[in-house]
Amino acid sequence: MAEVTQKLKGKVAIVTGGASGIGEATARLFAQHGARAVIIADIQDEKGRAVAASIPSQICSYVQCDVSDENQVKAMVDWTVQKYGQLDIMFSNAGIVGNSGQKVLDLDLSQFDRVMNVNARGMAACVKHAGRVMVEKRVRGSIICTGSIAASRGGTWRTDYIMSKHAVLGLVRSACRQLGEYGIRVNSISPSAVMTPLMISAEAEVSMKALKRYGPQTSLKGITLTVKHLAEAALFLASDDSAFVSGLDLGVDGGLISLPDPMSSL
Ligand SMILES: NC(=O)c1ccc[n+]([C@@H]2O[C@H](COP(=O)([O-])OP(=O)(O)OC[C@H]3O[C@@H](n4cnc5c(N)ncnc54)[C@H](O)[C@@H]3O)[C@@H](O)[C@H]2O)c1
Repeated sequence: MAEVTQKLKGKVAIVTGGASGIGEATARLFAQHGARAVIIADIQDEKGRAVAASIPSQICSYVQCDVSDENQVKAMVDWTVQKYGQLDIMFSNAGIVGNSGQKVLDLDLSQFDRVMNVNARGMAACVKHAGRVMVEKRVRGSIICTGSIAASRGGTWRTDYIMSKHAVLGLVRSACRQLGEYGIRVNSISPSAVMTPLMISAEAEVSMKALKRYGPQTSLKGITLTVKHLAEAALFLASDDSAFVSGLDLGVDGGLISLPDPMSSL
């Protein structure tokens, strides 16, 4: 087996939403790249524990944490710092997609609150508490949030999800300016559609339609987006390979964002 370059040697990383999909792939890649500790923070206890157990146990732990509850986020970050002395990387990735309906004229505001609580409020809590301990411990850390191509364009559906992902970009751009003076970098990755439980779950039919529609519409042919591509983008932003990169929304979408909106007729 070819030797893997250890891009995160000695680093301590939190991955929210690490029990599944993009977060799981990223937690595994961070561990392969020499992270001293990877903390999977999620609400799916069984899956989270299983993923942590499948990565060498001295490296990976599972912590139950609902990111929409600020106290739980603070407790999870504090636990990490108590156990490992510092936090170098926060991959704030946990998210939900909500109902596909959610058009402006029929917006169900309790569904709206549910999506915003996880995707926008939860993201803000993770950036806040990661930023605070990095500042306190004088760590020139890296904070990465998961956005979406939905962060950069309007849509004919999922208004709340689209709004929540626009909020992620606002958070990243503001945090980048405010935390830069401490040497902390803040960036996001924005995937197009990738096959994960989030995409397959709630409304499978609509999600499959989106996946089929996105694929051929990318500029880049002969390749399909996988969670590995996203983990590699997160690794780039977490490591010193991106030492002078901050405030970037790194699209991992095969050039889709520069094309006409493929979702407009769904
Ligand atoms: N899959 C896609 O096509 C796609 C496209 C663009 C953006 N994204 C974004 O990628 C991120 C990861 O999604 P995924 O596709 O890997 O889906 P996924 O469902 O496989 O993973 C999401 C994880 O987040 C966890 N989670 C949900 N609510 C939580 C909460 N309140 N607190 C803590 N953890 C919580 C889930 O338990 C799950 O393990 C999300 O932010 C999503 O919006 C996904």
